[in-house]
Amino acid sequence: MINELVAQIEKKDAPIVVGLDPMLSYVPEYIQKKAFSEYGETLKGVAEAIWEYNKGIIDATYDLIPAVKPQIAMYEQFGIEGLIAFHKTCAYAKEKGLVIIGDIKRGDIGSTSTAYAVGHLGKVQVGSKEYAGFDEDFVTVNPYLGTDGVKPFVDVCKQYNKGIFVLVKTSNPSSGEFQDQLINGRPLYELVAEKVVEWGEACMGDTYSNVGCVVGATYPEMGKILRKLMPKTYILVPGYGAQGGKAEDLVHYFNPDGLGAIVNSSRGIIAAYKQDKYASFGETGYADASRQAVKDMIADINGARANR
Ligand SMILES: O=C(O)c1cc(=O)[nH]c(=O)n1[C@@H]1O[C@H](COP(=O)(O)O)[C@@H](O)[C@H]1O
Repeated sequence: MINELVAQIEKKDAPIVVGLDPMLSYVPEYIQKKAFSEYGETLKGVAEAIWEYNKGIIDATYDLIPAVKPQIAMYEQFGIEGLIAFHKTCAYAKEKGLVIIGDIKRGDIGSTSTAYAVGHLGKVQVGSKEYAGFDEDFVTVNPYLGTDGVKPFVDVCKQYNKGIFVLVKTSNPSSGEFQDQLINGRPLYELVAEKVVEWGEACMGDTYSNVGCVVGATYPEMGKILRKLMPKTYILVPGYGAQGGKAEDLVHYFNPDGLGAIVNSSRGIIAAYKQDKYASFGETGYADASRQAVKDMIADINGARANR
């Protein structure tokens, strides 16, 4: 699957991913009204509103971008109806040719990780038939439980040609509390990075591994070191935009081949129409505002990539 992601990034010349992290407060009034008039002010109504909103953003941006990253928590908060919207969003984006990075941040004891991996990346056997649950292309994985919590994901990736992004250094303010702890003089995130390389060797694509990692845009010095420690690992980079990460901070997340990193923006794209810069699009132009924000982000990131 990493080969497909790299091919899409190259074809569209866009090392970016749009995070589909819908909050009801981002959904324009007219979409909410329509959904509520049909389904009432219910969880089903919210899920319908979110789905319509996502569809508008996908329709307006799919030709420019290689991938989307729906964050499952934003859907789970609305219960089963939210999960249906998550599933519909993934299926629709896939129909539009996009790579789906399911941001699920899972990881557990081996048997439970297997169930997560099968449900999100693989297929379940029911009688003589096989069914895909959520059918994403990549998922994010939390490595806190160690190798036996990650290996089931790698096994399912090998079986179904899928991929994962393992958390190495996260973008949030408290990420150093555990991740920066020194063990025999080395920060924990470097030890995790070495494991990511080891797990990835079993699951290589042509140039990069199907086992990628996550390194936040908000820690550029660490990103520079981690890039060198994991030359064949694709880095998913959240934290650009709303969390303060800037394109110039990301220069060293790319390899000399201009590949190796894919930068996420969620709120900065999907709620672009709420920013002063894109306010002229108005509520009804929310999807066009997202399209313009995607174009601006691509130019910004490609500028940094050219400077590496
Ligand atoms: O795995 C992630 O995507 C992730 C890891 C991380 O370290 N930091 C981080 O922000 N994320 C996710 O990336 C997205 C960032 O959203 P924005 O800050 O709105 O662009 C959210 O879906 C987060 O859950």
